[in-house]
Amino acid sequence: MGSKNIKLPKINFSHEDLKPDTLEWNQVKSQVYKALVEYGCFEAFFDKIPINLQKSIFEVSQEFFDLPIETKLKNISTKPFSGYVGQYHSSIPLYESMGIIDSNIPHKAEKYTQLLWPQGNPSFCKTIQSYIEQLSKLDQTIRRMIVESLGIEKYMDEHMNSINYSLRLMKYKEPQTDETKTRLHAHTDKNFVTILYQNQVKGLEILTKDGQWINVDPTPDTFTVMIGDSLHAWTNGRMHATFHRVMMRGNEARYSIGLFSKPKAGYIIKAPKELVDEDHPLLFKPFDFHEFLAFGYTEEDMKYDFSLKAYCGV
Ligand SMILES: O=C(O)CCC(=O)C(=O)O
Ligand SMILES: [Fe+2]
Repeated sequence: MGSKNIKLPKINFSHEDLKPDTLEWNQVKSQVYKALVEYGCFEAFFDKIPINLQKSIFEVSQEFFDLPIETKLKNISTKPFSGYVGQYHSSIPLYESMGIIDSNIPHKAEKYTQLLWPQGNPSFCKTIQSYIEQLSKLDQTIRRMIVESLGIEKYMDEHMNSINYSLRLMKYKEPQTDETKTRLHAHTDKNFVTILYQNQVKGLEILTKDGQWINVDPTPDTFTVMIGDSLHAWTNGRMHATFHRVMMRGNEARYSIGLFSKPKAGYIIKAPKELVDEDHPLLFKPFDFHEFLAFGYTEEDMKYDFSLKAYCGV
């Protein structure tokens, strides 16, 4: 298990008026920048998800995973991270996930709901939609702060408009033992920013730059924010992409929910020239996110710890 001594920075996004050009904004911005350079990760205290939504998002998630396997499989897709994925051992699912990609399009959530519950399930659909609507504001605040911190405001609109959201519901089976079991292997995410939310069952660990695994210990009103490969590349390495994994023990299943901002199809990730100079040589050749995602599904990719470097490192 991870080290107990180091704690991730915790940043408060719940000020009443967290608006650009205010003292509050600038203070939070400098904390965000520091945490992302150092850890690529922090805990965000964010009160814009009402308590009933904090609860109902896990209720609908459980409702989905409790469906019979045949129903869940209706929602299978050929696209990476989309639809239902299950990793089974002797027909017991150890890890299951359900991805709704480009989920900022409300129709997608409706389509999936219709497929799973032909008789209708408005609360599933509405809960997913309002969760994305509320939590995407945190993603936007963070990415805005990153662009400002780097002094590259002229790319603000381009960057803010370059993304789509995906939502992924995840369930990790309880190991039913005190022995620690790996449920998700160490990896970096490939997208721009990931925001994770979990039930009371712990298990997420992140790797610090100096090689220590630390436990993430969120509460119902905190979210874990993490930088992925695409933002690491776009900021020419300024923002650290965090390795993380899920380790579990005990008798309770872990549910988590990931909101992922990721580059739109066809968007080429290329570090702004302002971030490239003699002291900061270009680290990655420009690349298409969706081609990089596809590379992640090849055997070639399995050979590398950090596949972005293998894929397009200079
Ligand atoms: O369940 C978690 O907290 C982590 C999930 C994760 O790392 C991922 O989906 O990429
Ligand atoms: Fe991840």
